[in-house]
Amino acid sequence: MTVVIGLTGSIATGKSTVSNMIRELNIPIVDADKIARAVVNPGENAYKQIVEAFGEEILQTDGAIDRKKLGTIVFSNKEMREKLNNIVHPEVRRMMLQQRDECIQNNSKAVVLDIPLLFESKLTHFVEKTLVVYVDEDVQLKRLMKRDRSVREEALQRMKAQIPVSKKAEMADAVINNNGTLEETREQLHTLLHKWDIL
Ligand SMILES: CC(C)(COP(=O)(O)OP(=O)(O)OC[C@H]1O[C@@H](n2cnc3c(N)ncnc32)[C@H](O)[C@@H]1O)[C@@H](O)C(=O)NCCC(=O)NCCS
Ligand SMILES: Nc1ncnc2c1ncn2[C@@H]1O[C@H](COP(=O)(O)OP(=O)(O)OP(=O)(O)O)[C@@H](O)[C@H]1O
Repeated sequence: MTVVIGLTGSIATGKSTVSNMIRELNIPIVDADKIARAVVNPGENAYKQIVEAFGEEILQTDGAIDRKKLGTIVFSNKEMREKLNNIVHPEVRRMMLQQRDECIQNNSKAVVLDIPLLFESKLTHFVEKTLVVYVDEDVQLKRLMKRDRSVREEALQRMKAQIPVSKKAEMADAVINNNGTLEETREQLHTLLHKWDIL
């Protein structure tokens, strides 16, 4: 039996950091952000719909979607964000389920679905256990601004597009506190995977 785990958090709390640690343990990962990038490549169905909905202004000179430009539009406007979500999410969900089921058919001990919007999009029925990567909000803001080289206002706007990570931690089956060092985070992860009988 494959244990299906939903890994989430909020922007810049450390999901990718933890999912890389999980990958190092040879546990397969289904990465929603990666799928969301692939389905908007030029020529794909979602690409065409995005150009129709947002105009050619959001394209780079090479024809690919200018993610920075599109991000600025959708993170400052809820309606625009919903419009983009409605185009991209159905295909992302379909591909995630397909990849999850392949892992189940291959009798993997576990599979981890890394889904930033697991709670916002009400996808918890895709998984058996939920794991939230938590940091305090001031740490989240600092790491987000540093990683994206963004200003405070822009970073706060992105954080507000999601349920606060403290609320997600309350809803989760397990929480990893990522305020500390990477080693401390890795230790918590290993302890949890042992407890869940995956390691
Ligand atoms: C708006 C876009 C173009 C910005 O691209 P960019 O390369 O700057 O960011 P990236 O895709 O790496 O996302 C970074 C983080 O932003 C957050 N985020 C992304 N999209 C959303 C959204 N629609 N609502 C809330 N948060 C979001 C997530 O925490 C994600 O991990 C892109 O995020 C996008 O296409 N979003 C819609 C699809 C989506 O919901 N993806 C996230 C989960 S599948
Ligand atoms: N324990 C830690 N100590 C210091 N820096 C960290 C730690 N964990 C993560 N970071 C840094 O914080 C930033 C955010 O982490 P990461 O990219 O893993 O978050 P994320 O939740 O995947 O973000 P997103 O929602 O945008 O995909 C990165 O620059 C990462 O290197």
